[in-house]
Amino acid sequence: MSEIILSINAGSSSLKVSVYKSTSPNPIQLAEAQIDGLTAPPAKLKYNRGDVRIKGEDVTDVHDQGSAFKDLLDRFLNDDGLPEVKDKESIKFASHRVVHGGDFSEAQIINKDTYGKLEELSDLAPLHNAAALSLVRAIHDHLPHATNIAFFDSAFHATIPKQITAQAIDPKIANRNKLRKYGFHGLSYGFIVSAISEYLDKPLSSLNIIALHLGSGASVCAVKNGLSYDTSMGLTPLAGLPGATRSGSVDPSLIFHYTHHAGRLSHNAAKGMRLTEAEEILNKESGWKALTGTTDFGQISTKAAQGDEMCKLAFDIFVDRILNFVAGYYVKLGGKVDAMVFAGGIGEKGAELRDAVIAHFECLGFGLDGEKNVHAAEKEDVVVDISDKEARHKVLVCRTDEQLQMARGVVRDGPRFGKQQ
Ligand SMILES: Nc1ncnc2c1ncn2[C@@H]1O[C@H](COP(=O)(O)OP(=O)(O)O)[C@@H](O)[C@H]1O
Ligand SMILES: CC(=O)OP(=O)(O)O
Ligand SMILES: [Mg+2]
Repeated sequence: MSEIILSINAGSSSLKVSVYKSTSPNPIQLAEAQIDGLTAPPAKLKYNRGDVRIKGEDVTDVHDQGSAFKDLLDRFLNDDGLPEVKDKESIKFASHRVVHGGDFSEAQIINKDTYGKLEELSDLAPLHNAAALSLVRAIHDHLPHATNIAFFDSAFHATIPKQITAQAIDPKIANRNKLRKYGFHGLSYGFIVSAISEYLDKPLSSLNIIALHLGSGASVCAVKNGLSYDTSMGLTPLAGLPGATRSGSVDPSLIFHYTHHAGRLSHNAAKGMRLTEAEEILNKESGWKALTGTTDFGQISTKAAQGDEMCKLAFDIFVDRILNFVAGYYVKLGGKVDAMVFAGGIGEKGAELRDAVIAHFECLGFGLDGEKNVHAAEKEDVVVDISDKEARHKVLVCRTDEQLQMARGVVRDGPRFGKQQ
């Protein structure tokens, strides 16, 4: 029996919510809505349902994930062209992207017990988990009939070998406090590996790719035989590449020279969260925002090309850090790389960034078709090939879809979540 799924993705700068009918094996999308720019107001709405397409409309009274969710839910309920969601009772499942899932390696129904465990992990994903849990509470209040299911970004990386997840610190403390690499953007990487395997007509079990999810938060993942082998984020989503408001990896000593109050608890932390000044500075007051004053990487790329000094520096830092990971992963995969894949807001739309990155990898047999690169974002296809046809390795752009990945999970594991057949 087909039921309605609301798939909710609380990113660090956006809220994306899609509505699906739970048809098997592939859920059918009925509508998708997105409010982005939560860190660069005014927030902007995107709404697609059938022929109705709203793009880039300013939304007022939206300042965080909670108010953005209320706005989008009201739009679905009041949309006459969406009779499947005529009242709150019609929504049977709410799937939530929860960035940090700790040791959970598969999706979980959210009950009191799991909610408590996820709350404990909030400190380890300060820009994400608390927001996702606030949406779980909102569903509980507004849609009490719906089953809440948590899908974890970290779960995809459960296959990373020990020598890569382990840290060179006292193992007793590492074990007790669960200090290791977890990795994130896993829903996106899960979507990407299925899409690329289908596109290249190559079984997942032999697929090797280097995937870059570049959004407000950015990471790289080495996929070996279809499974995560390494990724650039770590214990928290702060490690690895810089992002909209994040520094990415820095020398851990740097923070003690930046402020004398690194260990003090921050006053700005969300209710119930323990966040130090150090974490506040490196997660929320750094990255593109600190360097250029904006979190919009599209704007940064344009201004960099026009010669703006700080935008050029931000752009060049991003390219430099990306090179470190991609080059390392190329070696870890023994050079057997089916494709380098760009995804996420910047990966999908940032032609200038792709061009600058790939220019450095010509020495390894990657190359771009300039025209295809510039026009990639105009295509509706899930995967677009932008490689130079003479190049040894492929470069692909993948329109990733974390919401669809969750809806597929609800359909696939339906009986476990109480879904009627
Ligand atoms: N034309 C563009 N070129 C480069 N980056 C862009 C462009 N348009 C949007 N972006 C960037 O995409 C990022 C948002 O990516 P997204 O993956 O949707 O974010 P989130 O992490 O919130 O899920 C923002 O930093 C935005 O600046
Ligand atoms: C994990 C993470 O950083 O996610 P996002 O890019 O959506 O903020
Ligand atoms: Mg995202």
